[in-house]
Amino acid sequence: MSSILLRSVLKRGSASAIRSFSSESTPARKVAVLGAAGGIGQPLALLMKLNPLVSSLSLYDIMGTPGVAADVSHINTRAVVAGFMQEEQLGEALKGADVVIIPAGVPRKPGMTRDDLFNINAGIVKGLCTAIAKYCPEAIVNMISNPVNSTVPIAAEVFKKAGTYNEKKLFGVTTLDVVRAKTFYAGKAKVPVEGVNVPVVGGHAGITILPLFSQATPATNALGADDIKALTKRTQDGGTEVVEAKAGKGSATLSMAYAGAVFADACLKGLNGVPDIVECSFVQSTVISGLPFFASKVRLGKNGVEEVLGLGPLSDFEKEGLEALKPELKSSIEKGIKFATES
Ligand SMILES: NC(=O)C1=CN([C@@H]2O[C@H](COP(=O)(O)OP(=O)(O)OC[C@H]3O[C@@H](n4cnc5c(N)ncnc54)[C@H](O)[C@@H]3O)[C@@H](O)[C@H]2O)C=CC1
Ligand SMILES: O=C([O-])CC(=O)C(=O)O
Repeated sequence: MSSILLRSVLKRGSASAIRSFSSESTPARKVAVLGAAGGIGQPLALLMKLNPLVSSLSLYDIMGTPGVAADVSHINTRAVVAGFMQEEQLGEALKGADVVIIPAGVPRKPGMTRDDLFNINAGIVKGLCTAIAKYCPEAIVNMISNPVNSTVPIAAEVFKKAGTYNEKKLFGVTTLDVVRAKTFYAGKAKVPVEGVNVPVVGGHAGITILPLFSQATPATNALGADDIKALTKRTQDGGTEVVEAKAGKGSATLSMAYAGAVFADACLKGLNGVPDIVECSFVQSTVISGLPFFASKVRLGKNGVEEVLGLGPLSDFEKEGLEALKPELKSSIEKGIKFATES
């Protein structure tokens, strides 16, 4: 609050003026995390508790949430924390949520693809989205559960069936791909990582992850075609790199919690009317014909998606990558839609 404004509020001496000012500057926002006791859920709960934009933090899981909620609730930050466990408490966990983050579901083990998680996670996501449609149909949904290329279309179909679908409010979280692309680019180009930006488009599995290093900033001419090829492959295989290093103990959790917190923060800022909030995300899209969902840069605002941005100029290598990803992404999207409409 500027000192002039503060003085004028105090001069009016009105408690309601002070209340209305503070509620305008940091509105009350409820964030719910579904799968909050898991490998991603726990550090994500911690990071959301540290976010001053959150006033109420609702932690839901089928098991283990009381302990996580009690633990996180002792941190002396704004958000009031509540833990919910088992399906009968899901409605209470969701009621009034502005943003729902979903990292519920099984992670990969070495040798598996994200699509191998479909059989278990599709049903989990369907159940949770059915509850979202019932208890907080207006909420922004951040889908982390894999395979994102299919779970986002599943969520869309569930919401359509319930009559609550708003394409501006459904996001597949692909921020970890951007986080990785930035880190790997900064390392190779030997530039400070804090200032690096790299858009990542397409989807969130293997070759459907398409980093656009030709648009990376700061630009560099230190990297040749082979470097770009290697950076692209490392970004596409980033998840597998972690799965293999964890050797059977799951997939990325800490970097994912960071990425999930970055994306949720962007959604909250958008809701609060902060201008020029742009992140890559897997959303309903018309950017590529034949692909009803696609990750690209998205401008976030008070209603969720304000604008899905185009791809910008691509290098020949990126154009090839874009052509190569289309069949896999199309079939993953269709698989999700088929599951949700037929089950
Ligand atoms: N979008 C992305 O970039 C990334 C996505 N993931 C995905 O996130 C998901 C979670 O991964 P982790 O946290 O490592 O797994 P985890 O197994 O450690 O945690 C999952 C949590 O979900 C809970 N859960 C299961 N069914 C549930 C239900 N019906 N309702 C509420 N909670 C339920 C479990 O009890 C568990 O606590 C996986 O599908 C993984 O593939 C992981 C990393 C990156
Ligand atoms: O690779 C996985 O299974 C988890 C994930 O989506 C990632 O780390 O990008």
